[in-house]
Amino acid sequence: NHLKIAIKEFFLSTIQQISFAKRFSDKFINFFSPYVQINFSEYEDYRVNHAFDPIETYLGAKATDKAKHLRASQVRESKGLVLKRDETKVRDEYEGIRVWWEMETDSAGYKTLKLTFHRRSRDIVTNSYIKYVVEEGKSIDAKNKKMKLFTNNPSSHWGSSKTSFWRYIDFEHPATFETLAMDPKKKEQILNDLAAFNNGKDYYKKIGKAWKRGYLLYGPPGTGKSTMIAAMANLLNYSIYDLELTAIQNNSELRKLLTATSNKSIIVIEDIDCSLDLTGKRKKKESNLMIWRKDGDQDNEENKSFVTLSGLLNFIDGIWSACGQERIIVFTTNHLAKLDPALIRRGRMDMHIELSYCTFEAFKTLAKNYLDLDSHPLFSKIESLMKETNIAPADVAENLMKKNRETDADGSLNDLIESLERKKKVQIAQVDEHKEYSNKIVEAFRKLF
Ligand SMILES: Nc1ncnc2c1ncn2[C@@H]1O[C@H](COP(=O)(O)OP(=O)(O)OP(=O)(O)O)[C@@H](O)[C@H]1O
Ligand SMILES: [Mg+2]
Repeated sequence: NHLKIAIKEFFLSTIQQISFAKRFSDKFINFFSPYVQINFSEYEDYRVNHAFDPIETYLGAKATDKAKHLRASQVRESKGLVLKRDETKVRDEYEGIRVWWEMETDSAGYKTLKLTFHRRSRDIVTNSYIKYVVEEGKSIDAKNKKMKLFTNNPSSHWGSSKTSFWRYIDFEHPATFETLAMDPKKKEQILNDLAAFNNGKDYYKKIGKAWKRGYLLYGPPGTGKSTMIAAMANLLNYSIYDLELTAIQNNSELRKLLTATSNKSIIVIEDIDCSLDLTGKRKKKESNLMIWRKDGDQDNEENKSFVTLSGLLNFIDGIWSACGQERIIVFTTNHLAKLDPALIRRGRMDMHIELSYCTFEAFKTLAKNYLDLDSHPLFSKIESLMKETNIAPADVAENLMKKNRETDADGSLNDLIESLERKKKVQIAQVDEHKEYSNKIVEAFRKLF
């Protein structure tokens, strides 16, 4: 019996030496069997096992290689079902050793990959084979990476399968920094910042900080905040996690969601001022700031949303840094002033980016994108109108978009001029109204004193 335990411990300790497959369980198929099995689960305590995806990709590539042969030979009588079953079992050879992989899915939909090999291959498997598989899988992934756009499901839908936290669609958005209309200097700054982040692996390691960066995008509606996020994703080849805070009940759900995100991703919270009513009711007896769901009945106990500001801040401050790298966090808001200073303190949001009303410089980018124009006699008129009028790039774009094929550049530009003149009138009227109102107040005070 002592011998039995000693041998078991010996195997356990060697298996535990595999550092990059962070956590997995292992077991002997049978004590007297010469085979050893290692399991790689998709999730460990809601954390993504980062070895799992690359391994699955690697095996997928292997399986389809084989499937091609099968398909060729079985095309007549099979209905394809055989192939599917075979794809969950893969035999692999590496440096003269043989291993077997098998995929198991439990009743909750969680997948586990089981690697079986002979004891005498143990050193090769643990020292180099697994590493090789993970690296191969990663490079295959990088080659065919399709960007995804994830949205969180309401927590009441969680639990039935691994895809339950986030649902996704393929992300295909044409926005690029080239087509983004904004001040060229600012754009350059942002591009440099992103490039530094992207190449910052060693730097972040050196300074001992989690490899993450936070951007706060603010500005009026239609100025390109969402467009910029898409451009960032396209530039870096990152997926986007669009986090809807109102669908979350509490901090622990927030934690589960965030730890289930993958590397090389942008986590986005749009309209943060609306998601968290930071200026609204706060419960005094809690030390945390309590955030209340805006839409729900606020007096109804069931409808309370317990995502707290401190929960969010803890995440941003890197409490979960151990479980993820290469992440960008983006907040957007229309009202910078409405945000709690704690939320936007520097260090949390590394860069504050203002997206403003359309300037003439920005207009020129749009004219190039939409009309393929570098200059036009009407430009100077537009330039002077833009100096005195607030118009969002989205409104400019709408005017420049060809409504029908017959409309030419002149027509579009004239539409824009009309639109600018209308806005100018309204804005002047508003200013006048405001002035009149202030004058009235001043006058009232004069009468009083
Ligand atoms: N700076 C810009 N450059 C190019 N196109 C823009 C820009 N801003 C807006 N647009 C156009 O207007 C549309 C709406 O812009 P977008 O959704 O990015 O605005 P937003 O700032 O996110 O607005 P909101 O605050 O309402 O969410 C985009 O699809 C894009 O075509
Ligand atoms: Mg938006």
